Amino acid sequence: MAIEITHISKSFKETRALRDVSLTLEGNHIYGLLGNNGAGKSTLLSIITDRVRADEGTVRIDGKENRSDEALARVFLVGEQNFFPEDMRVKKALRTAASFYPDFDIALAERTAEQFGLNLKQKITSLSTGYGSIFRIVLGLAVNTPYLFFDEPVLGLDAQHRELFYRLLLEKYAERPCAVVLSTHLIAEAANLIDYAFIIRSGAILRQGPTEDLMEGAYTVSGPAAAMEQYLSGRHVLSETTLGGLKTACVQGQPGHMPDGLEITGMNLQDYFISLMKEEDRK
Ligand SMILES: Nc1ncnc2c1ncn2[C@@H]1O[C@H](COP(=O)(O)OP(=O)(O)OP(=O)(O)O)[C@@H](O)[C@H]1O
Repeated sequence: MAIEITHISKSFKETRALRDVSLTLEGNHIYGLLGNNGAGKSTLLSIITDRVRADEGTVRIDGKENRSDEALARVFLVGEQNFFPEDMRVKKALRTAASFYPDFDIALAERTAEQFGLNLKQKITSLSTGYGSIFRIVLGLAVNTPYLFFDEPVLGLDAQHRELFYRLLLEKYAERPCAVVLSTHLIAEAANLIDYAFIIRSGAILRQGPTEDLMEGAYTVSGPAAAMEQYLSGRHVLSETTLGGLKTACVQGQPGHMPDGLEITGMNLQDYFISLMKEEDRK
């Protein structure tokens, strides 16, 4: 059971949004799809869920081409678009979704709506930007498809609602594990949830792997600038900053012998991502 994405390319006129992307989503993970603005995240998710057609390549969902109804019933994308008639009320929309997705949990959806303070009687058109996002999140958390995609789900949500979303997603995942793909800019916030990351840049997958493995090969080191210069010579430096006389660098590889006065600190997913992007910018 897997989604197999093979040699997907997509251009919009002159813009090459995706270049020969191949990847597999297999087993229950919370995947992170991480990339800067315009990297191709939304296009990739839209192609997987057949909202946008690729120029080249194939997507197979549990062995079936992603254009079949059977395959599409196994995926759900929480994106910016709303597919319900605009004058429909939230409660009716939840019931409509339940009629399309056999495992949709109406009771959970209503409970989640209440936790977010989403009024079930309100018309979808009259929801604020934030509550529009919350409405789509409520659908996503209750739909129970084997593959669940969130495209920048917390856009427009305040800090409290973002935290609630992350908690509810983890609870949902613990109760009914599935393959979740979380596309986000807010890497620091989502880092604790993500166990496998795809890093996408300019339409191509730059790195992928279990987040622990990605981070294992990199570390942050800081210390007096002169000692750092010496230590870093010949090492694979991803990024460095100097503040006053103190230099901090993200380094790929093994730390080796650490001279006196230099200190290793842990690498986190956001630092790793930013370092990689800086390294690519320099190329
Ligand atoms: N419908 C479209 N028409 C023209 N260009 C498009 C269209 N959709 C996407 N693009 C372009 O394709 C590239 C990839 O866009 P995409 O929205 O997939 O990136 P993204 O990683 O989701 O970005 P962001 O994080 O800013 O939402 C961008 O250069 C974008 O301008």
